[in-house]
Amino acid sequence: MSTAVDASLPVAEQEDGTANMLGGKKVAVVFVLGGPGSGKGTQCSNIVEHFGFTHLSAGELLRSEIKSGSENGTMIDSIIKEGKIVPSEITVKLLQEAMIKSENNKFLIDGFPRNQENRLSFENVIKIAPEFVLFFDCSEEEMVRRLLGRNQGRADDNIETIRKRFRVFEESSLPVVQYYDSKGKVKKINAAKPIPEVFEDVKTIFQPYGSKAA
Ligand SMILES: Nc1ncnc2c1ncn2[C@@H]1O[C@H](COP(=O)(O)OP(=O)(O)OP(=O)(O)O)[C@@H](O)[C@H]1O
Ligand SMILES: Nc1ccn([C@@H]2O[C@H](COP(=O)(O)O)[C@@H](O)[C@H]2O)c(=O)n1
Ligand SMILES: [Mg+2]
Repeated sequence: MSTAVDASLPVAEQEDGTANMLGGKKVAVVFVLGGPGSGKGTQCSNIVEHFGFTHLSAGELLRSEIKSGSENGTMIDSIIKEGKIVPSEITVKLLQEAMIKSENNKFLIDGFPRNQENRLSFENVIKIAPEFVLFFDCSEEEMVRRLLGRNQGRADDNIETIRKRFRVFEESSLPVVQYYDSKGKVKKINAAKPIPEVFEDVKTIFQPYGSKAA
């Protein structure tokens, strides 16, 4: 694993002024939030391609955990089917393992923190403050249309679970966005536009984080 510190990387500090370090390397973390179907995963793929970040989707890590037959798999599966949020200790451990295993020092953490418990658990265990929170703003009507057309065989892409996910997003995830907004850390994107137009706005935000080679 590379332990080199990339001196050119603009990296946030924690509130006590401590640098964001993980396993001896200086790291930059961007949290990517937005309602179900707002386009987080789609835009993260574009950011990876253009800016060399590693994309860690909390939802994907949980789905892999189910497929791997882990002891928590059955419990995670039923929580996802209910559109609810998996206990933070599980999700944070999966994120921590993935970050440590990676040789990269720039991470997009997609779909996390989903609630205040997620946020506090990440702060206490991983101890890294995000550079900023990228927030994809989109109407429910458009998000429903996208989710029902996604066709990736996801167990939660049915109208009943989609409605539950929207309620959880409003009740538990938006307060996290508001928390980071009060700290001046939210960069809000109009996600209702076509994919290339959304990415034009995303690109402007990521320019300081260098190109793919960084
Ligand atoms: N700007 C856009 N315009 C139209 N369709 C889009 C746009 N962005 C993404 N999509 C499509 O909408 C669907 C959902 O996108 P995506 O999986 O990126 O959303 P997400 O925010 O990651 O959702 P989830 O929270 O459920 O994982 C996909 O089929 C994707 O191709
Ligand atoms: N921090 C998280 C992220 C996700 N989940 C669960 O996974 C589902 C799918 O997440 P996507 O980001 O891929 O849409 C989500 O509805 C939750 O059930 C979680 O618990 N915690
Ligand atoms: Mg996604």
